[in-house]
Amino acid sequence: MSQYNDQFSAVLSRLVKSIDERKGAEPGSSYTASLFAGGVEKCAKKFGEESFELALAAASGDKSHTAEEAADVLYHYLVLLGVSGVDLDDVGQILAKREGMSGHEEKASRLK
Ligand SMILES: N=c1c2ncn([C@@H]3O[C@H](COP(=O)(O)OP(=O)(O)OP(=O)(O)O)[C@@H](O)[C@H]3O)c2ncn1[C@@H]1O[C@H](COP(=O)(O)O)[C@@H](O)[C@H]1O
Repeated sequence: MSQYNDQFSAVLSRLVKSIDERKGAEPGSSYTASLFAGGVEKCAKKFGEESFELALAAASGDKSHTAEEAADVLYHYLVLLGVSGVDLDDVGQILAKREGMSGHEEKASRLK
C-alpha cells in the first residue's frame, strides 16, 4: 500500500510540474498549453465533460474504463487549478485541516 502511494505521489508530482511548465507555451506544441490558451472557461468546460464521463463510467461498473476516465479527470482538475492560479498545496492544507473531522461535523460547522 505504501509503495502504491509513493508511486502515485511521484507520478502526480511529475504531472503537476509538467502542467506548470506548459503555462505560456505555444498552443500548437502542447495540449495543456492549448487548454491554458482557452482560459478558465475552456478548462472548466473540459473538466466538467471529463467529470461527467467518469460518473457514467463508474455507474456502468466498468473498472478499467473508470480508471481511464479518473486519470483524465485528475489531469483536467490540475489544469483547471493551474489556470485558476490555485496552488495544489493550498488544497492540501484544506484537506489536512479536515483530517479527523467527519463530513457531517464539517457541514454542521459551516451551517452554524
Ligand atoms: N495526463 C495527461 C492527459 N490526460 C488526458 N489528456 C488529454 O486530454 C484530452 C481528453 O479529451 P477528450 O477525451 O475529450 O479528447 P479530445 O476530443 O481529443 O479533446 P478535445 O479536442 O475535445 O479537447 C485528450 O486529448 C488527452 O490526450 C492528457 N494530456 C496530457 N497529459 C499529461 O500532460 C503532459 C503534457 O502534455 P502536452 O501538454 O500535450 O505536452 C503529458 O506528457 C501527460 O503527462
